[in-house]
Amino acid sequence: MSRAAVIGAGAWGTAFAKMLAEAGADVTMWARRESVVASIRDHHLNESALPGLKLPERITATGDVAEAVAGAEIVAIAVPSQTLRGNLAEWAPAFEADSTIVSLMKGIELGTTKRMSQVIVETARVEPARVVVVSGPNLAPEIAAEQPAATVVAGTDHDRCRAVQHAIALPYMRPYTSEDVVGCELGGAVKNVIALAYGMAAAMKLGDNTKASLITRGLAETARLGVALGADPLTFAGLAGLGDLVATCSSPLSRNRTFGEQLGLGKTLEQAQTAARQTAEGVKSCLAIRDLARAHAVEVPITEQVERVCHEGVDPRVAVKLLMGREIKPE
Ligand SMILES: NC(=O)c1ccc[n+]([C@@H]2O[C@H](COP(=O)([O-])OP(=O)(O)OC[C@H]3O[C@@H](n4cnc5c(N)ncnc54)[C@H](O)[C@@H]3O)[C@@H](O)[C@H]2O)c1
Ligand SMILES: O=P(O)(O)OC[C@H](O)CO
Repeated sequence: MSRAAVIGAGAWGTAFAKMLAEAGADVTMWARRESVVASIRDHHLNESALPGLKLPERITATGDVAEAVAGAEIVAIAVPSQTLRGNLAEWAPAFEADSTIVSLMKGIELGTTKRMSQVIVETARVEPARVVVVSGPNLAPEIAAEQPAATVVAGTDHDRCRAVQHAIALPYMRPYTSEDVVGCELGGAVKNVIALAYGMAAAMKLGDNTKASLITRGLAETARLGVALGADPLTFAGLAGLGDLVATCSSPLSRNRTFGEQLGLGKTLEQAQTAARQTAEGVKSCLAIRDLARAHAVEVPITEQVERVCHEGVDPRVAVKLLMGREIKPE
């Protein structure tokens, strides 16, 4: 693979571009802000996303999507989940005919309850086989610092998965392939919601039993919903399930966990949003995941309570009481 494009120059887009470049590709990033374009192109820095990180010389940047994707065999997309549809309608016509489109996003679309790969297929009008999902315990600052990690490359076209796997295989990144697109996307989206709950619990000084119970029952509701949507239950025991859930809940680097902490400290949604400078996908996705679960008659009690805290102003302490007061039943 010689040319790749990364659309979105936030923390993950930038760390992913670095991986592609270090694995051998010439990478062009698309950034919204001209100052970010100039900084990446002229100084190989993206201070607003990953301060102090020197990017490889093989990465350049542009504010023109058509220029970014020209000749790119891989087009990786890392914009906020809720803006993807609007963005793609404008961008997709410029994509090379047989390019592989890599979704790096971990969210579910509000209103439609679609997964990101579904939004890509619909909006870019591409065959599902052209879309590959990368998801796993991948906190961008740690990947940028080259701390060893692993991830999952999921798609229905094995050759495309293998190509993406090779395009990011590095001494510090071990990518595994999977055919379970639904499971990987569900794992990535729901863990953000559970991390919000975990952050609230941490801020309320609840102990390790509480946190372990949240992770375990959070994984149970993720798997229940995933299986109802056709996912392989084993995916949730893997990197894109338990792996990402543990990383996101336990890391102070997680924007979702940090956002949850703000809510647990008694901040309102607006106050927490003002404090958060980057995308915390779970805040919006909790609404879509709740709706998706209701449509499939699947119980997602933690997600329901996170949605109430975020969007109905329920006190997190009341949410804990409601969760604990539910009817007792078999595990
Ligand atoms: N940060 C991580 O550690 C990480 C790791 C894995 C996956 N992800 C996922 O990757 C996706 C992107 O996350 P990120 O960390 O790069 O977020 P970020 O907030 O750091 O960056 C988002 C980027 O999208 C751009 N953007 C914002 N609004 C836009 C709009 N309306 N149109 C086009 N571009 C817009 C921003 O300018 C920014 O460059 C999310 O779905 C996230 O869950 C993040
Ligand atoms: O910072 P977060 O909460 O968006 O999580 C980042 C990654 O998804 C962790 O794998």
